[in-house]
Amino acid sequence: MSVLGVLGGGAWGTALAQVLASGGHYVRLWVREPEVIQAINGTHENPLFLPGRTLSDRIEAVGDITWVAEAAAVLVVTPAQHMRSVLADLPRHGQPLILCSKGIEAGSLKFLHEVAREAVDGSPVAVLSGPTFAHEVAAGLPTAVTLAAEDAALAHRLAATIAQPTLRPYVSTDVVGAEVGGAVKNVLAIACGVVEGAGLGQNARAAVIARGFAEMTRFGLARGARAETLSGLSGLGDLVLTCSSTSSRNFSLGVGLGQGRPAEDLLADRRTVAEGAHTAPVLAQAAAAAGVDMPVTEAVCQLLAGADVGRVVEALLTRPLREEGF
Ligand SMILES: NC(=O)C1=CN([C@@H]2O[C@H](COP(=O)(O)OP(=O)(O)OC[C@H]3O[C@@H](n4cnc5c(N)ncnc54)[C@H](O)[C@@H]3O)[C@@H](O)[C@H]2O)C=CC1
Ligand SMILES: O=C(CO)COP(=O)(O)O
Repeated sequence: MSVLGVLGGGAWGTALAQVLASGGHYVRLWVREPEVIQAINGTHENPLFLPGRTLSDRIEAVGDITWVAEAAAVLVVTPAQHMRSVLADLPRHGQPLILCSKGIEAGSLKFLHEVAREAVDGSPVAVLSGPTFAHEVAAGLPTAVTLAAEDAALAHRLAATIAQPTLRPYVSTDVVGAEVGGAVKNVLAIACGVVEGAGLGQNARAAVIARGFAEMTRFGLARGARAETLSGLSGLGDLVLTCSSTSSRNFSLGVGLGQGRPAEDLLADRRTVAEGAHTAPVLAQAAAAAGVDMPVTEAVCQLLAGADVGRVVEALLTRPLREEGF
């Protein structure tokens, strides 16, 4: 068993630490919040981000990022917009990085594997993504993910390292595809939440999932992703999960928007991250730059900016008719 590093003690970093530690690995978990470090090391719990779960004593929370640098591999689980600044402090040992966050960097419009390569020169980079509610993974419920690295041998090696009886990685070399799915589905989950919050019905939700998948595919193909990745765990799989459950922070945010509550109220004071709110405007810019039409994403941007739900839905439904397909 190895010593593995995890950067980020939110729900997902803690859940990954837990499933890896339950398989026998020793995990050094870098955590920003001193009270969370104290709780994990003192009482084996993370009441702020993953309440109700007793954690393995093979997890050690640390506040000094240099302590995770010499791990056999480092899982990076920060919010997408903070990944670059956190990685800037990670000493370079050539250790493989497994990116587990979902988003696109604002400003640069870069995918997170591009951000990580720039921030940690010389470290091989992989992406782990898929339908993975943190509380279910931490509870040891069966979960399958995509693990993508351009170097197939590295992807297989990392998959063998992280695989557990309840965590089954499927290997891929399509890093862009794995990233596109995770980033785009968060925005579409907000849209599905809006449908729920505004009481638009289950037909409408299915339409948003299907047409949302079409726009995920259009964008992904334009950026070099492979179709089979987009229709796999990290794309369609995660889209279906996140678009159908209030366990999703993005879906829940959408429910509030659909009920007519302003985005700033819904986002104020929350300690947890709804990545889709950050990704939506960035994705819209990236889509425009790639010449890709993403009407559901545009609608989410308008709703986050305070547009009236009824008007946005009407505008979506009355666009010129078109053929079905991507
Ligand atoms: N929660 C889940 O079920 C899953 C989450 N993810 C992704 O994992 C990433 C992390 O999400 P969660 O662990 O759920 O976070 P969370 O919402 O549970 O916690 C917030 C996290 O943000 C960190 N944070 C806040 N301000 C920061 C700053 N200035 N610099 C660095 N870190 C800061 C906190 O320390 C904490 O780790 C996101 O990209 C999310 O989309 C992916 C799969 C599942
Ligand atoms: O990415 C996730 C599940 O795969 C978690 O979704 P939320 O961030 O919307 O809670």
